[in-house]
Amino acid sequence: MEKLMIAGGRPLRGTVQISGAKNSAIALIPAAILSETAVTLDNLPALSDVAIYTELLEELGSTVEWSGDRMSIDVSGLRSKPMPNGNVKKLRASYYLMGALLGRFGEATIGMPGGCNFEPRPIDQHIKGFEALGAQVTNENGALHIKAKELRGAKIYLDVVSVGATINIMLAASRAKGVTIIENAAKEPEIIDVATLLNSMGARIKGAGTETIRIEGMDALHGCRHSIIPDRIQAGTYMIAAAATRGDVVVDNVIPKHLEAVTAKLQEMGVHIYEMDESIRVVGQPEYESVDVKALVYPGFATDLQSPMSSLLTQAKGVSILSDFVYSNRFKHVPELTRMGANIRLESRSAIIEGSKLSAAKVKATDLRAGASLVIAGLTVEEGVTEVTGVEYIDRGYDNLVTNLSNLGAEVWREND
Ligand SMILES: CC(=O)N[C@H]1[C@@H](OP(=O)(O)OP(=O)(O)OC[C@H]2O[C@@H](n3ccc(=O)[nH]c3=O)[C@H](O)[C@@H]2O)O[C@H](CO)[C@@H](O)[C@@H]1O
Ligand SMILES: C=C(OP(=O)(O)O)C(=O)O
Repeated sequence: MEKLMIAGGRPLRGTVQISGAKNSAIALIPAAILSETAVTLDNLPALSDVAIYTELLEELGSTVEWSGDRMSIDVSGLRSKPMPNGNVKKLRASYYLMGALLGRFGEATIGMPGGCNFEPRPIDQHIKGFEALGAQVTNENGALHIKAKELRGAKIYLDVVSVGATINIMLAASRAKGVTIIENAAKEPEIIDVATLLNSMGARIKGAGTETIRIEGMDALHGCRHSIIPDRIQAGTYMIAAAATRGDVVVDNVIPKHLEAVTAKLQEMGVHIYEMDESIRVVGQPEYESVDVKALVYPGFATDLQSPMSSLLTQAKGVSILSDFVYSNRFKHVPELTRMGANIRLESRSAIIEGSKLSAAKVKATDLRAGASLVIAGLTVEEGVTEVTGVEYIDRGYDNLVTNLSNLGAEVWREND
């Protein structure tokens, strides 16, 4: 196991290039299962989740070829094979194998997903969707067995707005007979990205990005080439890190519209932001105002940026209240930030953060964004070296983190723990 070492106190300066979005990539790769011919994906991020998904597709009999950040998936040898354990337990998005294999083969046996378990993350809405499409779902020793004689389109109202359930239902429904309508669908940009790929594969999906999605099922889908959207969560993390270190950073290769909630919140704190067509320049300031932040479903402030934002709010004057309305207990980073001198109290689904100077400490990342939050905190510390263990979580979502931060002038390196 490795740990990240951070000698902070240096303002980040320069340009950082943002890679493709993790949460798109790990839905688009399994979406290829629905195709009869090869699918090529461009702009893939070099993340451990992507590497694990590559292995999962190979275990199912596909051949994957890489060229730089391009992946070609030959699905001719693909079959539906039970996957109760192993790689499926290593990431959250293995649940997309359920919808994709169900759509293509009418059957899937997949172990319950892993990923960042900062609190219980049920998948009842995915199951409700599969059942509405005509599948029978049974739990076999911790793995879900999902089987349908024939998938039929249906009207599905999601009880909670769920990114995963929306995409999983879209995947299965794109090969069902007839029309499926998802109501109360999630609107995240990654959902539009998946619908765009599926439509390029010959599906007929309308309304992705709104709360009502209409999917006309097709007998067969075909291969295509698709470029993945930029990772708005990585981009937001670098924006927050630039502000926290009072730096001056151009975050390049982004879709500024996807970052409006974080841009607005940083501006409210007093950070100077300049938006260009495909980049955002963040200029930090000596002092920040405290603000209240509510993590919500898109287009609200992303829950995945809530923990990184906590670290920035320790740098503001006065008391900020940061509440998470998606995951009420996503605060595993807070005890670690407290170890670094942060003044944070937890109340219900909120962190009450009073501005304070942080100091170097040995801290532990227990999930991906908690890790990002600790890295940002470490970057603000003026003396000493902060040690962050649990780097394997950070590697799930940030490619080339050490190189990117070093290019921006940070003193960051990896060591064996
Ligand atoms: C691989 C991926 O894309 N991960 C993202 C995805 O996770 P994921 O898709 O798993 O998250 P969801 O959007 O499904 O979860 C949103 C809320 O709905 C609840 N819920 C969800 C499904 C369900 O069947 N029942 C249920 O109660 C969850 O507990 C949570 O409170 O969206 C989250 C919310 O933006 C992000 O934090 C994750 O980075
Ligand atoms: C929670 C996250 O990922 P996952 O859903 O893949 O665990 C995340 O990206 O912050």
